[in-house]
Amino acid sequence: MRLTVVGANGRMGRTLVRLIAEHPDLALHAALAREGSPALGQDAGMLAGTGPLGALLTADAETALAGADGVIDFSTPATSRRLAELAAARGLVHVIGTTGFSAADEAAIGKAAAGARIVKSGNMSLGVNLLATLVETAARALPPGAFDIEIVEMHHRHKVDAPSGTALLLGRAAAAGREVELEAASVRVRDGHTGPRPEGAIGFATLRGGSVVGDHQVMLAGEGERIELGHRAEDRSVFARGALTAALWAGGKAPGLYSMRDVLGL
Ligand SMILES: NC(=O)C1=CN([C@@H]2O[C@H](COP(=O)(O)OP(=O)(O)OC[C@H]3O[C@@H](n4cnc5c(N)ncnc54)[C@H](OP(=O)(O)O)[C@@H]3O)[C@@H](O)[C@H]2O)C=CC1
Ligand SMILES: O=C(O)C1=N[C@H](C(=O)O)C[C@H](O)C1
Repeated sequence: MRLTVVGANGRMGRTLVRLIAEHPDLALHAALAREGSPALGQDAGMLAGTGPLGALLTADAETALAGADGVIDFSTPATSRRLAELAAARGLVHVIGTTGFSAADEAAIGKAAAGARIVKSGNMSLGVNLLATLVETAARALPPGAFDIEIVEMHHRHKVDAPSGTALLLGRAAAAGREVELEAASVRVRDGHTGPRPEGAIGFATLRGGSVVGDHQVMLAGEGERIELGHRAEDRSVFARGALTAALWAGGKAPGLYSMRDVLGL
């Protein structure tokens, strides 16, 4: 399968280029970077530390997609939204790991899934997607009046969106377990005299600092006891491996919008 990597000079992009180069069933087709990026023209393999792979970073999306089977995209919301439209026009696989989408972006990507085979998830790791099923089960079993759900995440100092895509994915799993809409139940910020905690709220807290790859903890806090379910990513390759598994899986699917839980059968 020939894959174009979007944001090939980014933290995830470089990890993906390295893992594609090592994969027996995958080839790096092209490497896309931002217009004006100082990395344009450089070999993606050299940036990823594999040695030259013959894919020079380009900002020309049309050329980078021509002849590709799929696109692996950990970039920015605006970039992923545009790429989804281009992938739809070509019937490509589009694996979207980008986070921080607006409701309008989500709607545009949903529309693009009429033509593209899109796998989109705030977290591509096996561990987090299994955690989501555990959170859903726990939230279903524990009454909202007796157990409060709080989600805490910590990431590196460069992360630009909050709460993280994973925190929102876990919040959605908790909301599904309780059969409520996350948007109606979530408390994303607390500051000043907030008053007591609303019953049934799903709370979020965000920490940023240093080089933390991605820590998530879901607390179910009751009277006199607390259940804590969590995940720590120690290396970005857990996300990259999941994304490549998703690309291969989606190659055999009809156009549509799929999640990592679909890919993993969870
Ligand atoms: N779902 C998951 O499992 C995971 C999701 N993520 C998400 O992936 C995204 C990227 O994360 P990360 O790699 O750490 O971030 P980086 O900032 O390191 O990488 C993003 C890359 O995208 C590039 N880019 C920006 N605009 C364009 C464009 N128009 N065309 C092509 N490339 C572009 C950036 O270039 P430049 O630097 O020149 O601006 C940069 O190289 C984030 O949204 C993050 O939350 C991250 C890890 C796991
Ligand atoms: O920006 C990151 O680094 C990460 N982003 C994703 C998120 O927003 O949850 C996944 C992972 O935690 C790393």
